[in-house]
Amino acid sequence: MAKFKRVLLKLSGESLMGSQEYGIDSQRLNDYATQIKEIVEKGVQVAIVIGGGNIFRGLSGSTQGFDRVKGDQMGMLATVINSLALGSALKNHGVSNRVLTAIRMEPIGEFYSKDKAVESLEKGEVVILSGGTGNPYFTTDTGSSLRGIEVEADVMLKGTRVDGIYTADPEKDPTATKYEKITFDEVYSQGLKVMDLTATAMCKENNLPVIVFDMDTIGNLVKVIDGENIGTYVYNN
Ligand SMILES: Nc1ncnc2c1ncn2[C@@H]1O[C@H](COP(=O)(O)OP(=O)(O)O)[C@@H](O)[C@H]1O
Ligand SMILES: O=c1ccn([C@@H]2O[C@H](COP(=O)(O)OP(=O)(O)O)[C@@H](O)[C@H]2O)c(=O)[nH]1
Repeated sequence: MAKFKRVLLKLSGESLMGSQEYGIDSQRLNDYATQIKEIVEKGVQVAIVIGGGNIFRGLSGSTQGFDRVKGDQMGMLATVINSLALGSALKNHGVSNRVLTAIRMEPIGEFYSKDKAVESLEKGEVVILSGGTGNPYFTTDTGSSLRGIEVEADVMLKGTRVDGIYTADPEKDPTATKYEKITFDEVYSQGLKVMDLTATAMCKENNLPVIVFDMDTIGNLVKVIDGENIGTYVYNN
């Protein structure tokens, strides 16, 4: 029995590279589609936001001489590319879905509105919300918190390549230990970097709990949906 009725699933663009240096790994894409199909079949309403770091990041673009705003716009377009790839993989797996864009670009996708997103969710369609927030200086984590709050998701599931929030970045500090749960205030006061501060503040202020979990291990998404404690639960105290 699914623990949640409606979820906002954030997928990392970087994870989509799989073992490649750049771009989209078709095996990883199919693994994502299979896992998403499994939770849709359990009756969960699924909204997805996917990052763009496998293709372009605005901030690193600015170190290569791009204007920050242009770089961020390139990053947002990268999230649209990933969204189209995921939508098409889901379709191949028989999962009906709709890609909405935060920036007008019909016919690539329809312009986002809460009403359109909720209408799709209520029909049992997966809705992929692309283009981040549509604004520079934001991230897809913030895009996910914003959309999660707007569509009134029960939880934001941050699927990433680490299996939760640690006392320090586990990719840099092997002695770091994992939290089973932690409050938004603790994430902030301890300066934990797993999600950016804007996204953390939005989730806290609007009471949207977050579960950070390892999405690259097949089977984890359904475990999270079934309420297994495999990641880190972030909540308001
Ligand atoms: N305290 C922490 N606990 C867990 N992960 C952390 C922490 N600090 C930094 N990280 C890093 O955060 C990253 C996860 O964020 P994610 O948003 O998936 O990456 P990106 O969006 O940049 O692709 C991991 O790669 C991990 O190394
Ligand atoms: O609302 C948004 C969301 C994303 N971006 C840009 O898109 C890039 C890719 O998104 P992100 O890095 O968040 O993706 P991820 O790290 O999850 O792969 C970011 O670096 C930003 O340049 C943006 O400008 N506004």
